[in-house]
Amino acid sequence: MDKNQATKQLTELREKLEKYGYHYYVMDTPIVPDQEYDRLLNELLEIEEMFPDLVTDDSPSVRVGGAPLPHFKKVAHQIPMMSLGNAFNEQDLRDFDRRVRQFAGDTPVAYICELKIDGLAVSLTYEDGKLVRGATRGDGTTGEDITNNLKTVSAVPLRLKNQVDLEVRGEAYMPKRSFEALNNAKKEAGEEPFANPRNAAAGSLRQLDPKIAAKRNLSLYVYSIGELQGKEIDSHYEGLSFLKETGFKVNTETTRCESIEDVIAYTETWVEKRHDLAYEIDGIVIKVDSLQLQKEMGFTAKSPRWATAYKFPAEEVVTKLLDIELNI
Ligand SMILES: CC(C)(CNC(=O)c1ccc(Oc2ccccc2)cc1)c1ccc2c(N)nc(N)nc2n1
Repeated sequence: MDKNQATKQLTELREKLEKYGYHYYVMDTPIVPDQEYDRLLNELLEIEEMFPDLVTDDSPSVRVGGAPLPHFKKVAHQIPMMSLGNAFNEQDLRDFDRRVRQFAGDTPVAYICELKIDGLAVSLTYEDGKLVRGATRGDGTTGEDITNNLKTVSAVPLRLKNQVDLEVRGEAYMPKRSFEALNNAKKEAGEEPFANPRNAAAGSLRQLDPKIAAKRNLSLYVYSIGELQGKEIDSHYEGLSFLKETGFKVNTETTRCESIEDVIAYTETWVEKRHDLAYEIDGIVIKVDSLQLQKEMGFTAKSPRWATAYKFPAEEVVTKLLDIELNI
């Protein structure tokens, strides 16, 4: 194979792998068997090995991870990654609703309810639709550059469908199945297992060697636009729809609620239903949908006044002990 044939073959392989990867990892609906994806990826890796100067930094081959870093660079978030105030019961939710309506006056109020994924908050920056930086939240103002690790997360698009400049926030997480498999492997190897999927995801993304993150089967849901050039968005829900159209994984359980009654009903549904999910959640995030009202409500020192996190009550310790003793 000469260089021209290699270039042509690589372009074809990249397009196929990007399309198959999107359906498998972002839409959770594979359109080819895993073996076919792996065969194409191996073909791409072989050609890139023969023609190293044809490798691009948005090639699917970055999914397997490159060389380890000596350390992580610190990065400043242009827009701070804020934290959320908490609500622990129905009364807290009603108090939140009352505060929102005091600000809203006659403006109708709608909320967006989102599952609060128990993972690691990250920021992704795209220039001209290409992923240029991935970072941890850190203290909200300064995080760590983990771009190479996040590029191994298959739900993270390396190139967007449209050439926008965009910074987006989301939660990187480890699915429950992957967590169990990883901990079994760790126990087999006599290593300390992770306490929970959140620690496993954080531990994986803070490895200097991206080949480790690449093996951890991490995923990611986006939940907020930080910076967006060249598009007007009026509501949070519209922002999430835009992110979905642009190629990001947006949680399908996200729901618009017209009243706090509906929000309370949604939280009650998920107290139990969360055990059926493929990933862990530690609550429900409730946000005012109107960006105008968000702007009017503004922020406290570290959290928006227009959002809150309803935290699930701690699970019965008895159940936990039974699990351990009877190894249910
Ligand atoms: C709401 C927000 C706090 C994100 N929003 C921001 O971080 C944010 C930051 C600056 C903003 O505006 C500013 C711009 C410039 C200066 C100061 C503020 C607006 C939103 C948040 C935090 C954690 C979340 C989580 N774990 N799960 C889900 N599902 N949603 C979440 N949403």
